[in-house]
Amino acid sequence: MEFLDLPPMMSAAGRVRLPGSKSISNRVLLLAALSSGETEVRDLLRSDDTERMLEALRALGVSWMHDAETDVYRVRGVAGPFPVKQADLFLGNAGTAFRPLTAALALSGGSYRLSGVPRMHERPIGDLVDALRQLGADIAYEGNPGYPPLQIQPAGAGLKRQAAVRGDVSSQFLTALLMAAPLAGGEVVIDVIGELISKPYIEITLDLMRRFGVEVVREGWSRFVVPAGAGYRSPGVIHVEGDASSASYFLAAGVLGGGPVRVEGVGRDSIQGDVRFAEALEQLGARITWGDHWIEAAAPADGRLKAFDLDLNHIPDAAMTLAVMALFCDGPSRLRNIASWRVKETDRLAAMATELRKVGAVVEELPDALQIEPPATLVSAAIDTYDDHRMAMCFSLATLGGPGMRINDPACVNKTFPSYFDVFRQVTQPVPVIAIDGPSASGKGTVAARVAEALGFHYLDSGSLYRLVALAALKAGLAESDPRVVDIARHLPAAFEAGVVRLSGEDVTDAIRSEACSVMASKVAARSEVRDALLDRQRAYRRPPGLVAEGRDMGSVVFPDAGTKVFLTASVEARAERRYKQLMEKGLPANIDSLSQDLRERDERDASRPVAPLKKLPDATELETSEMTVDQAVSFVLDLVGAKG
Ligand SMILES: Nc1ncnc2c1ncn2[C@@H]1O[C@H](COP(=O)(O)OP(=O)(O)OP(=O)(O)O)[C@@H](O)[C@H]1O
Ligand SMILES: Nc1ccn([C@H]2C[C@H](O)[C@@H](COP(=O)(O)O)O2)c(=O)n1
Repeated sequence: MEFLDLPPMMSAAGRVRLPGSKSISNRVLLLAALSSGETEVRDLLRSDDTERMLEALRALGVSWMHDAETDVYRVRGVAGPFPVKQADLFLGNAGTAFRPLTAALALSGGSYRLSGVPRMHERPIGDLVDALRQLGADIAYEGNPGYPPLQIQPAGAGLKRQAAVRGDVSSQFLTALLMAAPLAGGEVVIDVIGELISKPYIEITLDLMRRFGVEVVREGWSRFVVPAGAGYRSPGVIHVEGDASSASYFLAAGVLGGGPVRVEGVGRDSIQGDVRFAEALEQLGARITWGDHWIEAAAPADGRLKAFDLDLNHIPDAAMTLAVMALFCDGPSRLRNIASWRVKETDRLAAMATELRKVGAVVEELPDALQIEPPATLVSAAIDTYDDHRMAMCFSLATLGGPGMRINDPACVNKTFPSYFDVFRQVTQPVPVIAIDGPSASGKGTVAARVAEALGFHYLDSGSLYRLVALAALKAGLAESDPRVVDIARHLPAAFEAGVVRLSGEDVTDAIRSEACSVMASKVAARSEVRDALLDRQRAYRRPPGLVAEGRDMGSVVFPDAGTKVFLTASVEARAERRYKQLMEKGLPANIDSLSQDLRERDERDASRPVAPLKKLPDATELETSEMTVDQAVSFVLDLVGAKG
């Protein structure tokens, strides 16, 4: 499976130009297709969901063209039902294409088949089909009753004028009926059974229908009347607003990462309900500023994010972002009235609960709510995304002030925001890493520790981890190739406290420096399974305010995104001399010739092994220290860090 490793993030600030709203894009495309006249659509979202809609419209006889230079779409409307009367449409997992097209095709007098990916065939559509049948539509289920795929045939004699639809499962059913209603050729009355959920999405539908010339008469939220003679007319040019649900990730990043982060494309004047996510953020203590077409978010003034208990029925998509923000709140939070999550791209209530638990939260999953207790410290995890773009985008936020996260199947963001992770990287600043690699006894440990002290950063001596594995293996009488060495690496009972290294509580600071241990360390380090077993442990050292890490593969494998990479080296003679002095100072016996010989052999082993060999990387700065003092080497690295800003 493909995955993306996101490093821990220090902060977030900047501006984001949002992609077009998915909800508005697919509604506008359908309305433009059913209109008389040509519509110029600006800022349309380009994503899997809109691709499915565009493909379907073309198959149904609607001509449209895209001007790559201006990124403008021109849709030539068919002024009524679709002209193509027979089609087999594959709509992927695009609910915003599937539901409205079902309704429009049911009233178009043709024979159509609509199908999607397996998950789409698990998403209920029975309430919409029931309502369309009341209008006289002929729709059959190809598989399980109540679920796609669907077979549509021309309606029998005369369409009826009244239908009732459930409003408490998905507001998309009502949206689909409303948008298709003008095709019925007379007044259509739609009654809503039960409490209508996600009302802001219906407001978007009514607003857009109005712009295309159809005024729906609304009686509260329970009856909608589409008048006789209603027909769509192109407004000429229409701009798609930025996606307010996508805005939620960046506003949250501004709050969690200090901010300010400004999103451009939605603001005070937005027709999308999800802009009210910013109001929810205010209740958590965030600082929010509104413009007509932008919103800006920053961390609470006192740095404390308040726990919350909110009814989020009106912002079901953006509410997922709040679920991840609950990890950073000052107590348990509750997200209520979100049962609709169960019938989205995945069962989002179950998926969210499972993944939040992976990062350490205590989560209670209720039929229509989540109770989330944040952990004292977030745990790094591999997040499964369930082919759900929002799962992937939400969990990127867990890296802000937390550890790094692995996002499995990151391409699922293509559904609505193909460039999401690039944009996320542009507004976030990772915890800085200074990677110092080099051969044995070159002085990298001494220099790295001094640089870390000067900057107030954490320090990782990765070699000591391999040395500890080696010592544990030697104590257990294992050969370097023994499979149990990998288990030792996985569960290494090591601790580092104030210059003392412990293995299962025993002080082994000097023992891991013995020649026997050094030789064994270089042998176990050549095994890829041992290296894999130690990888996460090394990455966990990356915590604010920063890390200086030294070893052989800090810049190449463990922290390839390190902002500063140094290849610290010295001649074999200089290194043998340094090691000789070190041993003498400790009162240990040493012979300069055998030290030189040993260093040459280890250099050869470390540099020639197939996995993570020691080498100077093209993006590393070489520091030749044979003729340098420690102070000079430390100053060089500090200057380099300073120069990189
Ligand atoms: N210019 C220099 N830069 C760094 N260390 C130096 C320098 N000159 C002398 N030394 C000394 O070299 C000795 C070896 O350094 P150190 O143990 O830090 O090396 P190392 O590369 O981390 O070794 P190993 O890979 O075995 O852990 C130390 O006693 C250090 O003080
Ligand atoms: N990132 C690392 C660090 C160390 N090793 C190997 C190389 C050495 O033979 C051994 C001990 O390291 P030292 O304490 O001398 O830095 O561990 C490695 O392969 N990768």
